[in-house]
Amino acid sequence: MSPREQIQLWDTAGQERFRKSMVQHYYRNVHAVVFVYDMTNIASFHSLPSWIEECKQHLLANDIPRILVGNKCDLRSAIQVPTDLAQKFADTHSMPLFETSAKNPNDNDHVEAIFMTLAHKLKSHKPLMLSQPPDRDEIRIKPEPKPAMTCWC
Ligand SMILES: Nc1nc2c(ncn2[C@@H]2O[C@H](COP(=O)(O)OP(=O)(O)OP(=O)(O)O)[C@@H](O)[C@H]2O)c(=O)[nH]1
Repeated sequence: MSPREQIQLWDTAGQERFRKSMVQHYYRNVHAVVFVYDMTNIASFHSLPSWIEECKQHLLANDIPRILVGNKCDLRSAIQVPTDLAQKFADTHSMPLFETSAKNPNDNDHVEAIFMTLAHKLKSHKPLMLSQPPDRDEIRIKPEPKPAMTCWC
């Protein structure tokens, strides 16, 4: 039986006053990124390139799993970001696109399914451990004396 996997999620604050103090913490040892835009707010879609750029600036590897999520698809009459536009953007940046509603679980892709996809991507992804120097107070775990197989996921 495969061991349980644990995913830790960091929701980056949209507000600048929080971002200034928090931003360094967000990018430490990141193994995957979920870019979320508001389907009813074209400005949130247009800000995606700057988020992608920010990830680059913080030296996140280009090949770590990244997915694009359009939220609030339940607000059909207020949609400003058409699916084909978002899909083109996702294709350009080699990301899968999901459209969902955090509010209405019956709408489109379920949030759980999105994170399951991400978990599968992470499992099949090559190791990214120690992309940054370890913290001084980090606990080091001694390896098993005779490992049968190394698993990084
Ligand atoms: N209709 C609808 N409303 C949503 C959905 N997701 C979030 N909301 C609403 O949108 C508002 C903002 O939600 P937040 O979760 O605070 O958004 P946020 O992006 O985390 O905001 P920041 O704190 O600025 O990062 C709230 O009133 C939510 O109830 C959705 O899928 N559908």
